[in-house]
Amino acid sequence: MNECSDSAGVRLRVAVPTPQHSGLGSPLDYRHPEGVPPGSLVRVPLGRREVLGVVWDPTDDDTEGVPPAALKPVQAALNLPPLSEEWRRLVAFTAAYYQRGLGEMAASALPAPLANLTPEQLARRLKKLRPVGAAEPASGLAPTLQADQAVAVDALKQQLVGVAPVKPSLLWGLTGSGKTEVYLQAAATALAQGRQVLVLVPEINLTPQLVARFAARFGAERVACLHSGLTPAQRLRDWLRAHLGQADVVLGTRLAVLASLPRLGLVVVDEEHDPSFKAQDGARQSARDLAVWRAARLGVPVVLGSATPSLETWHNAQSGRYQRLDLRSRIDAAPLPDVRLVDMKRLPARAGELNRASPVLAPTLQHAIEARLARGEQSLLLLNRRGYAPVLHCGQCSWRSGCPHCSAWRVFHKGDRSLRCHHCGFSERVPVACPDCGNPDIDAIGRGTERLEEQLQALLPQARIARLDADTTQRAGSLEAQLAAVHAGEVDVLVGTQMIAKGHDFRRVTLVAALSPDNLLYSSDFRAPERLFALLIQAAGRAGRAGSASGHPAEMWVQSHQVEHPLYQALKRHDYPAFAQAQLDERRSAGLPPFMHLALLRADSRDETGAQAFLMAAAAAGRALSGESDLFWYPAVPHPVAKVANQWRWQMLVEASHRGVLQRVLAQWLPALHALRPQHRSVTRWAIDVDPQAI
Ligand SMILES: Nc1ncnc2c1ncn2[C@@H]1O[C@H](COP(=O)(O)OP(=O)(O)OP(=O)(O)O)[C@@H](O)[C@H]1O
Ligand SMILES: [Zn+2]
Repeated sequence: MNECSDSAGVRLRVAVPTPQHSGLGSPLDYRHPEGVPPGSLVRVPLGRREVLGVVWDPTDDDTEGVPPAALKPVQAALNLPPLSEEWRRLVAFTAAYYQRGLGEMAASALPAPLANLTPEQLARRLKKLRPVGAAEPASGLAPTLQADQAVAVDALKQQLVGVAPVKPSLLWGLTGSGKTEVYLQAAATALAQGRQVLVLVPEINLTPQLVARFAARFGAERVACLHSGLTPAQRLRDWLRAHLGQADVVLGTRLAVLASLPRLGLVVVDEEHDPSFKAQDGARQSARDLAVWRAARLGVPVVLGSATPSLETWHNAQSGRYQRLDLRSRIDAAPLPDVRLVDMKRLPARAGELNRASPVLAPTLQHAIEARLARGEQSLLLLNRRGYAPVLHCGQCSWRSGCPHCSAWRVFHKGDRSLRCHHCGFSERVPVACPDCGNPDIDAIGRGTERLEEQLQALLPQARIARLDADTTQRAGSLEAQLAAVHAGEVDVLVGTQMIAKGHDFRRVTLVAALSPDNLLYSSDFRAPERLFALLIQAAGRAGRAGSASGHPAEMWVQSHQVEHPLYQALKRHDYPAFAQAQLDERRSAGLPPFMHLALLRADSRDETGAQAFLMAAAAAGRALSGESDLFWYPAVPHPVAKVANQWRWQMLVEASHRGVLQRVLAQWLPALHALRPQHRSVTRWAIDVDPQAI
C-alpha cells in the first residue's frame, strides 16, 4: 500500500477520466483515511463533478509533492474486488500505445452505469447475481472431430496444459470447416482447468448462433456477453459476472478485450481479419492486437481464426512468429462452391434500359437462380449499397441530389420516399420535381438493395424475395426474425449488403452472387483488395454448407467488368495463399504495413482550410521532434469524403520502419499538438490513429 501518509491519511494516485483536450493524462492525487489497494474503484471529486476512478499503482517518487492533508478526499470506495495488476497493465499499455490518457482509457473499459451507482445501489445489484459455485453442468455433446480439427485442438491443448510453449495461433480454416468447434473444445480444456475464456467476435448480433452454441455446450449460466447492443444494466451485470469470476466464458465485441477477467486462460478472436475489431473513435484501439498482447503478457494461448486472415496475421504466421493451424476441408467433405466469373463487358447493352445501368442479372445467372427456385434451394444476392438509388439526377438542368452539409450524394430511399445522406443523416422528403428547374422527370441513377429487390420481383415473379440491410433491421429483433425466416426456408432469394455474407450457417443456400463488386476494387485505401477478397470468400462460404442434396454443386457468381483481375482469378481457385502472397509482395515494395508502421493524424475544421493548416503545422512540429530518426511524413490530404456535417476533414500519414521509433515520436508529438491547437481555432477535432485500418 501507499508509503506516504500523515495524520490526514494516505495519498492515492487515481486514474480519472480527464477530458482528452485538457492534455492531462496521468493519474491525479487524492487523500484517503487509511488507503485502499491499487485496482480499487473509488468515487472522487473532479472539478465540480464526482467521477469514478481506479486507484493506480504508486510511483517511486510518491513521497514527494503535496502532503495528503492538502489533497481532495476520496468520497467513497466501491465494495468490489480490486481490478487486477494484469488489467491495469493492459489498460496502461493501451493508453500509451494509442496515445490516450490513462484515466480516459480506464473509464472507457468500465461499464458506464458503474460510474453513477451509489455503493448501496451496487450492493443491491451484486445481491441479485448468482452466487459463485452454482454453475450448471455443461449439457451439449461435442461431435467427433475431423482430422484437421483434432490436430488443431490438440495443439491448443498442449499449450493450455503447458506441454508446448505458448505462442499465438492462426486457425486458418475454410468457411464451414468447423473453426467454432475447435474454439469450443479448446475452451472446454481451459474451463476444466478452472480458467476463463474470452471470445471476441466482430458483430455479435450477426452471429446469435455462436452465443447459442457456447451456451448449449457449457450452460447459459456460465456465459456472459459484452457488446454495445446490450442495455446498460445488462452490460453492467455481465461485466460484474466476468470480474467476479462467475462467468467462465465471455463472448463479446471489441470492447470486451478490456474486460476484467481474473482467471483468463484462453483468448479466441473469431474472424480476426474483420475491420470492426478496430475502434473508429476514442482511442481507436485494435481489439485483435490487444488480445494478442494481453495473452502474451499473461502467458496464455490466443487463437486467431479466419478463412482470410489479415495480411498482418498471415505475415506473422509465414515468419514463424505465430503457429499456423489449418482446416483444409469443409465438414462432411462438402465441396467449396464453383466460382463463376461473368464478364459484364460482353453482355449486349440492353436497349431501353434506363440511365445506362447495366442489367441486374446476366441471363446465365438468372437461369441459375431459376434452377435453384425449381429445386427448392436458396440464393443469396450481395449488393454493397443500400437504398433505392445512390443519386437522383435531373436530365434537363443536371441537378443532382447532393447533401448540403457533405461532399456526398443523398441516397433515394423509396420505402419512406426520402432523400437521405448516409454520412450526416440529413434527410428530406424526395422532391416531386427537380428543385432547380421544376422538371417532373427526375431519374434515379444506379442501384441499391431496395431497387434490386424491386427489379428481382419483376424478373422472378414466383420467388419469395427478402431483403436484409441496415434499413430492414433497425427495429430490435427484426434481424433475428429475418434470419430465422431464411433458416426456416421461407425465403427463396435473399438480397442484402455484406450483412448477409458474414458467419451465418445457412443450410439451404446453394448459390451466392456478388452483383457488382468492382466498385470495391478501386479505392484510395491500400487495404481495399484485401477487404474485397475477404468479403467474397466469406460470401462464397455461405453456399453449399450442407453438401449438395440434389447432386448439383453450389456456386458463387461474380458479375464484373474486370474478370481478368488477379483478385478474381485467385477467388476462382479459392486460393487465399496466392492472393495474400501477391498482396504482401506489393506491400513490401510499396513500403506499407505489415512491413512499415503507420499512424494517421486526422483533423476536422469548420472552414475549408483550417484542418489542412493544422496538419501542416503539426508536420513541421513533428519533423523538428523526430530529427534524425527515420520517419516519413506524408503530405496532408483531404479525406475521401472531404466534408461531412459541415466539417472539412483532412488527414496525414506518418510512417516508420520500427514501431518503437514511431511510438517514441508520437509520445513527444502529442503535447506539441495540444500546444498548437489554440492557434487553429477553426479546428473542432483532431485525433491520432495508430495502425489505422481505413485510410
Ligand atoms: N466434427 C464435426 N462433426 C460434425 N459436425 C461438425 C463438426 N464440426 C463442426 N460441425 C458443424 O459444421 C458446421 C460448420 O461449422 P462451423 O460453424 O464451426 O464452421 P466455421 O469454420 O466456423 O464456419 P464459418 O467460418 O463459415 O462461419 C456447424 O453446423 C457445426 O455444428
Ligand atoms: Zn450529409
